[in-house]
Amino acid sequence: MGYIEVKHCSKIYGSGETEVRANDDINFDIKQGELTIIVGASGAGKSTLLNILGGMDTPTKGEIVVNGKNIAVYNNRQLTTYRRHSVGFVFQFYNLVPNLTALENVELASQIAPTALDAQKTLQDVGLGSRESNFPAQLSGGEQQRVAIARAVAKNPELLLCDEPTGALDYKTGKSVLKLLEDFCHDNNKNVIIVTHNGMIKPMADHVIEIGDGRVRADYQNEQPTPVDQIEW
Ligand SMILES: Nc1ncnc2c1ncn2[C@@H]1O[C@H](COP(=O)(O)OP(=O)(O)OP(=O)(O)O)[C@@H](O)[C@H]1O
Repeated sequence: MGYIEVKHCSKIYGSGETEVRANDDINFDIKQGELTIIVGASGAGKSTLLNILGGMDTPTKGEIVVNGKNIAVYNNRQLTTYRRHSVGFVFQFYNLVPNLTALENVELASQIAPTALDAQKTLQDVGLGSRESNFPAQLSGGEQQRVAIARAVAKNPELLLCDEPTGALDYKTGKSVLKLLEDFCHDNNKNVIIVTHNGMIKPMADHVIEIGDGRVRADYQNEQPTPVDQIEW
């Protein structure tokens, strides 16, 4: 049994002539502890799928079984609890609270999760211990993304969902951010899902799911993933 089992997941927007099948009968399983990369072109349906996995949206049809529970039938209150306790999010544009310091941003997340890690220590682990009193505007893009990762990781979630986490970063900074995500996954046996249009990073994944036009086009394991610091693109 997978940690995540997506069964016949469809998300349909609109109806009749304006109908858009953002996800169209998607099926896959993800095992505990996998670093999964979901890759596809713009408009393929990646963000829709990630939002459904994170309990921020619900599918029109299908089952989303996470750790044995079908979150597709959850009501709003159950989805809120699921998001708070089980999921960490990392977005392309960091989404930090601008008038809170780096440490306060991390504490914000750790305060709502029952098994949270120490916020200060988590910030140190992403290399930003000395910047805890800085506000987001005083940090570079890469540093802000590190704070966002610390914020997500400090919740100690079972599932870390990352939507184009390096989309706004330069090559070198993006690579170091991917290294943090890789380490979080493999050092803690956690589930990390990275959504990206950058197919060049597929070798770092344990599991690759390629999406096109709302459907799964390929689904395979890398028997020997390449550490991201050894990949050039
Ligand atoms: N709220 C919505 N209403 C109508 N159509 C939507 C809505 N959200 C997404 N779509 C459509 O669903 C399809 C998939 O969108 P989605 O954002 O999931 O793709 P994506 O692969 O994440 O793309 P990108 O890489 O550009 O973010 C697109 O055609 C999009 O226009």
